[in-house]
Amino acid sequence: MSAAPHFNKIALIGFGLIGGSIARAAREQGLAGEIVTTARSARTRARVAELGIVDRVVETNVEAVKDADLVILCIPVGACGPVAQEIAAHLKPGAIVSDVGSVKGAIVRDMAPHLPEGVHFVPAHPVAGTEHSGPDSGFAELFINRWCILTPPAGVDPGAIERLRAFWTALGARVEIMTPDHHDLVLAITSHLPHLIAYTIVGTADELAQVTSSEVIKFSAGGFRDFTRIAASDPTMWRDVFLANKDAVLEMLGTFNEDLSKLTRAIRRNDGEALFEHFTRTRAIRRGIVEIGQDSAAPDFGRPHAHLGKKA
Ligand SMILES: NC(=O)c1ccc[n+]([C@@H]2O[C@H](COP(=O)([O-])OP(=O)(O)OC[C@H]3O[C@@H](n4cnc5c(N)ncnc54)[C@H](O)[C@@H]3O)[C@@H](O)[C@H]2O)c1
Ligand SMILES: O=C(O)C(=O)C[C@]1(C(=O)O)C=C[C@@H](O)C=C1
Repeated sequence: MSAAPHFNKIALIGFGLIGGSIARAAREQGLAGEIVTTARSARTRARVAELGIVDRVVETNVEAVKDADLVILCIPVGACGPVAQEIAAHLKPGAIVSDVGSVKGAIVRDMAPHLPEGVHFVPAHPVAGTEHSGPDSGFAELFINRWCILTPPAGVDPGAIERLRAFWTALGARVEIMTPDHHDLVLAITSHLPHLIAYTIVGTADELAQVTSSEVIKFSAGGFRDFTRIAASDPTMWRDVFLANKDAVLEMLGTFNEDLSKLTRAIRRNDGEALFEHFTRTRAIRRGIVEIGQDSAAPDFGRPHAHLGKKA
C-alpha cells in the first residue's frame, strides 16, 4: 500500500454528505495542510464554520480553488460541468482535479473540455453513502472498506492517479480503476436501478387508494422499510444520476422488466417450481456476497460487460 499523501491545500466544492465526510476523514488522517470548502448559502457557511471541521469556508468556488493542489467537486452530477468552467482559469498548475459523482461518463464529458492543460483530471466515485444529505450528515468512517472507483481519461499522469489512489486508501477505501462507460453500466444495476425501484414502490404504495398512508407506515416492517430508506435519498442528486446515466439505466431497466415479466407469468400460472428455482438462485448470490465479506461493499468490478446482469 502506498504511503498516505499530503496535500498543502485541499478544496472541497460542496460540503454535504460526501464533502463533509471527506473533510472529516482527511482531517483525522492528517492528509492536508489546509482544507477549504464552499457553501452557497450564508446559513450553511455559518453551520460549516460552527462544525469546525475545515480551516475555512468561503463563498465562491473560485476563491476555494486558489492555490489548492487537490480540488474535489462534491456536488450533484449536473452541476459539475458549469463549476468546472467557473474554476478552470483559477486552478493551480499541477493540481489534481477530481469529483465524487455517482455517474462517470457524463462527468468526463461535461468537465474535461473546460480543464486547462497542466492540471490532472482524475474522476472518482466513492461507492458509499446514506440517504442523508447536508453539512451535518457526513462522518469520517463512511469510506472504510468501501470501494472508490477512479476513471482517469487516457493520458492522465500516472503519478496523479497514484496520489489520488493513496488519498482514498488513506480514507479507508479500496480503490479500483475502470473506464467511465464500464463504471456507468455496473452502477446502473448495482445502485441506480435499486434506487429507481425504491422510488417506484414507495410511490406506488402511497398512491394505493385502499391503503391509507397510516397503514403503509404502520405495517412497514422489513422489506418495505428498507425501500423507504432508499427512497428518502436526495431528489436533486438522483434526478441528475438518472438523466446523466440514461442509456445504461434504460438498458438495465429493459433486462429487469423482462425478468419481472417472467416472474409475473410464473405467479399467474401457479408455476411454483419457477419461483422456487429463482429464489434459490438469488439466495445463493446473497450468501456468496456475505461469505466473501462483500456485504458492505460493491460486487466484482473486474467483470467485463458481457457477464453483467444476464444469467444462463
Ligand atoms: N449520497 C450518496 O449516497 C452519494 C454516494 C456517493 C457519491 N455521491 C455523489 O456525491 C455528490 C454529492 O452528493 P452528496 O450526497 O454529498 O449531496 P449533498 O446534498 O449532501 O451535498 C451536495 C452539496 O453540493 C452543494 N451544491 C449543489 N449544487 C451546487 C452548485 N451548483 N455549486 C456549488 N455547490 C453546489 C449543495 O449546496 C450541498 O452542499 C453527488 O454527485 C452524488 O452523486 C453521493
Ligand atoms: O446506502 C445508501 O444509502 C446508498 O444508496 C449508497 C449508494 C449506493 O447505491 O450504494 C448510493 C449512491 C452512490 O453513488 C453510492 C452509494
